Amino acid sequence: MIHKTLGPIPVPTIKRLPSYLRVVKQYKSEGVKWVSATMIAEELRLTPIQVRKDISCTGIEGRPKVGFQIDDLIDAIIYNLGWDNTTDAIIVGAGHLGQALAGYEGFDSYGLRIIGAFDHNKKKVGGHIGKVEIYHVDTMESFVLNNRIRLGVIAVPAKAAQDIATRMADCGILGIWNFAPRDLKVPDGVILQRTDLATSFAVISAKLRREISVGEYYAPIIDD
Ligand SMILES: NC(=O)c1ccc[n+]([C@@H]2O[C@H](COP(=O)([O-])OP(=O)(O)OC[C@H]3O[C@@H](n4cnc5c(N)ncnc54)[C@H](O)[C@@H]3O)[C@@H](O)[C@H]2O)c1
Repeated sequence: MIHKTLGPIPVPTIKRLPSYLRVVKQYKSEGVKWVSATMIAEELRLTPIQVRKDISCTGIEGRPKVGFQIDDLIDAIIYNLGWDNTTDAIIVGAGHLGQALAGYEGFDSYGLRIIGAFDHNKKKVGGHIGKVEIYHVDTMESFVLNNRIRLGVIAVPAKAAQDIATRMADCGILGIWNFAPRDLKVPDGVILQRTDLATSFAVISAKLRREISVGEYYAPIIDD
């Protein structure tokens, strides 16, 4: 199937697509062949208009009354998320977080495969996180070049993160997923994504406060 994406896809749409995929795969496992925007919207408590708009960004066309052919919709979402092409990645920092990420085999189903971990702690070098070997960080550049790695994950302490990001960019890494709590500078053309669990916690904490407080006023929270 040839996918035609109609234009730029907004980031909020990209963030919703994995939930659509989960719901649609669930329908498929129940033997459903056609799925409508309304069916997805009901599961996720979104509006059908929103879902239809998001799905239209993937380039797939639905049929009036019946919706989308389920396999085509699954393919279109996976294609647009780039999950149809396994991306080999490295991770730098084989500490608590690095080990959790490198050891998580579930990334495979998103097309992400961490094939090497790097650390400067000689006691860790030569060890393994599951199937992933830990190498000395001095060998990162040659590993990246030899294995044509395009994605690097940063899980070192904040003070070491900029140096690692610069080194990653210098040896050809094009996407950096940064977990360190530091705003990093990277050259134009390198995609930088920071993930911070504290941000997610802030949302649940603020919602919880509103849920449990009686008699105090808090401005409402609006989901985007
Ligand atoms: N984004 C999030 O939600 C989130 C959650 C937890 C931790 N973190 C961040 O992730 C990072 C790692 O946290 P952790 O708990 O795993 O720490 P940790 O101390 O357990 O692990 C850090 C690892 O990095 C290695 N390291 C340090 N400097 C290095 C360098 N220059 N080159 C190569 N390796 C180096 C250390 O030897 C260690 O193995 C920290 O920046 C932390 O703030 C982020």
